[in-house]
Amino acid sequence: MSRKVIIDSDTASDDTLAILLASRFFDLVGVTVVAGNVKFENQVRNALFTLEYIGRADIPVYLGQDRPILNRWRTVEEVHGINGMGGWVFPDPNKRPEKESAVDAIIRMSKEYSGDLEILAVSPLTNLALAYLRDPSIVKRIRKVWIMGGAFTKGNTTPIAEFNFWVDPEATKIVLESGMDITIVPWETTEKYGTLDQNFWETVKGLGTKLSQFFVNANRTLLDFSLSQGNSGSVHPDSLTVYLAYDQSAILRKERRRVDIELCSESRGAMLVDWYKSGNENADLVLEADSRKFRDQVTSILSSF
Ligand SMILES: O=c1[nH]cnc2c1ncn2[C@@H]1O[C@H](CO)[C@@H](O)[C@H]1O
Repeated sequence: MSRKVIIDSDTASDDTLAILLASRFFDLVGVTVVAGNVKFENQVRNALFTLEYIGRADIPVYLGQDRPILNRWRTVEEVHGINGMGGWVFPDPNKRPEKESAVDAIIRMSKEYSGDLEILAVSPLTNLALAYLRDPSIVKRIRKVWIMGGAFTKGNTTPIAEFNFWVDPEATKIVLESGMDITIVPWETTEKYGTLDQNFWETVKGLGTKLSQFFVNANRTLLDFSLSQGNSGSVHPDSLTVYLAYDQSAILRKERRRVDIELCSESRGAMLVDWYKSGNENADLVLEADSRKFRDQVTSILSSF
């Protein structure tokens, strides 16, 4: 039986590759959209279009929270392009979002697939935190939560904070303290092991498949942005997280630690890790991953049609 998974996504650029990967690796039972990367209505449009384009219009899209619980945040069109898809002008999707809200869908599916459902949270944690506040018993029904978020020291949004944790620090704290089984793939890990370099881009441009064209169009601004930040290619935190959830043999080093988040002033959104044994560890932190396996898997999927 294949694993039942919901991907919680602020759908822009790398999120679309993450959705494609999740649709291949798992029984993807829903995409829930949450405020983050770009304008909410663009994220919804991107998610609907992606599923249609990859031939999976059967996967439902649920509208989640269109703002963080408390925070005022900013979107990052400079990273993903004006529409979150590298400025790619694509036709309006025919697919429509579901009437049921993301929070309701998460709670309902945690019952339907009790003990099996996994959440791939590659976005701010607002939807998941609110689902938990509404029904704390989801903790015992959700098998596992994979979180892309947090920076050790190299914040990508403030000097110390990573984007997903920074957008909704209160939601992050609620989820970290919920008792869910959590694995975190932090920013630095994704930057080091989830960067797809110029050689990869050349290969993918030469594939000439529908999926390779999709990848190039949706991620071209991400590539430019990542290069401008000194990376050797485009950084794919969400896709790497989905890949590691699927192939855990590609997690080469992880540590179980107490993880918390700073809610105050300049350091708001900073991930706090107790590097010593605390006795109240709440998350596995992924520190090293197999970047070759990741790249090869992405190449193979982009070759498929
Ligand atoms: O500079 C960036 N590079 C890659 N992803 C980014 C960046 N800024 C925001 N995100 C978004 O936030 C998470 C990573 O921090 C990812 O989920 C991505 O969608």
